Amino acid sequence: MPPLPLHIEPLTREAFAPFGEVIETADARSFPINAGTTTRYHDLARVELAGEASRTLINLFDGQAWHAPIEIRMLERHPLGSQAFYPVDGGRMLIVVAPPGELDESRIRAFVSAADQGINYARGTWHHPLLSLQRPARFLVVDRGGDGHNCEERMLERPLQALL
Ligand SMILES: NC(=O)N[C@@H](O)C(=O)O
Ligand code: NI
Repeated sequence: MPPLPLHIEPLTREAFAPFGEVIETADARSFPINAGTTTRYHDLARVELAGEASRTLINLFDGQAWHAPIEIRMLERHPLGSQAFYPVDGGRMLIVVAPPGELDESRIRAFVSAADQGINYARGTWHHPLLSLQRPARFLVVDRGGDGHNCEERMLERPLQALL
């Protein structure tokens, strides 16, 4: 069965709100610190931690390059915590998500981030693992460590193809 088309939407805070936050400086709350030598972009996304012995992990991910056509055959979710990705060298991501709860494949949506945008998946948001577009790129990743199983994968009934 051929994959269904998956349209790409512009990544905005409003559009991404059902899935988490967009991490960007545009229109962010900011203020000068360190005697005015630094600007702090404050409280950009919510880190969620649940379960036994949970703690925040700070990681770096080196994503391999993905090129069109990109088929989406599975999604995953982290029931015990959020997961944030921010490009450290201007990499862009294909972001494929569905709202938390029982997976409804009709509610899968896709976005492409800009070189100065990251995202934070809210706890339980369905998403595809990192997809670094067109080139290898490094991402700062903040997510949850601790006891318990924090990654549930689900194969899609109908694969999708991102219309890049
Ligand atoms: N497995 C892992 O650490 N990464 C995934 O959760 C991902 O979303 O890329
Ligand atoms: Ni993940």
